[in-house]
Amino acid sequence: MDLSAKKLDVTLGGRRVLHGIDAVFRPGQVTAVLGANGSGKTTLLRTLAGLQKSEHGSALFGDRVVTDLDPRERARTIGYLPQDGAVHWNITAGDLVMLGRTPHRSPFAGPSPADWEAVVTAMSATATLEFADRTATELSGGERARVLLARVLAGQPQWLLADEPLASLDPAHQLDLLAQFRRLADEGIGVVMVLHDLIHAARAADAVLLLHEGRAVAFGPAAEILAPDPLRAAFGVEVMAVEDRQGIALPILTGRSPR
Ligand SMILES: Nc1ncnc2c1ncn2[C@@H]1O[C@H](COP(=O)(O)OP(=O)(O)OP(=O)(O)O)[C@@H](O)[C@H]1O
Repeated sequence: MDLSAKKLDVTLGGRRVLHGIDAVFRPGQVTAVLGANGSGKTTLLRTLAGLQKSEHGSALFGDRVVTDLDPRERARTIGYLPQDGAVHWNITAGDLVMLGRTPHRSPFAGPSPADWEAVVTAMSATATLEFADRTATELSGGERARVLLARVLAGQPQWLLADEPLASLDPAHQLDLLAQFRRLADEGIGVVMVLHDLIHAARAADAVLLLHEGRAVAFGPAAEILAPDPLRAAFGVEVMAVEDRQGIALPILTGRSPR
């Protein structure tokens, strides 16, 4: 089912930070949300995940308002990977990933074989099985980020909303994560990720939503949106397209646009 924003206005601390966002995200696609710092990307993701109320308009899963979903159902449906990657509990990585199964488990039952299988699958996919017995707070930032992704994947959500998931990863793990997102999309999951890297977005996203000062300024196929005019409007930068070996036009930054 689609996840969508319908005329979404969000106000934080008395200031409107999202203005009338209309966008329909499709399952089976990877969508990248790009925009300058403070343009509203995190706020949009949190609102789509049902973690932030809108002032007007709604985030919808199919035709149901996301914040009206029962919390357990919402947690099974929409996985949210926040930006900061903090862990505040003194627990092992394996136990942390098992927490991702909470919306599937009855409160007093131990983990079922299906829970263990989901945890092992998620930790294998993120190359974190080797950390399973280590305390999560003692992992490096990038290792912890992968464990936190495994926690979300263990919940087997229909939607994965990931806020700057590449931020603390080395180049090889960035590629692994983007390949993992592609596999999830091929399995029918909808992926919406906030990115800052234009080249990763060009290679990894089917669709791109560009935000500028809380407004959606362009939304469509990645090849159309990651082009000079939309990028100038969103970021005030100039790009030059260079084709890679697969024939994908990569937007290479050449400088700031004239003011
Ligand atoms: N709790 C809050 N109270 C008031 N204003 C807030 C609050 N949280 C965020 N904002 C403001 O809302 C705007 C959008 O913030 P948001 O975090 O969604 O931007 P972003 O596009 O994700 O930025 P970045 O690329 O820097 O992560 C910013 O101007 C920010 O200062």
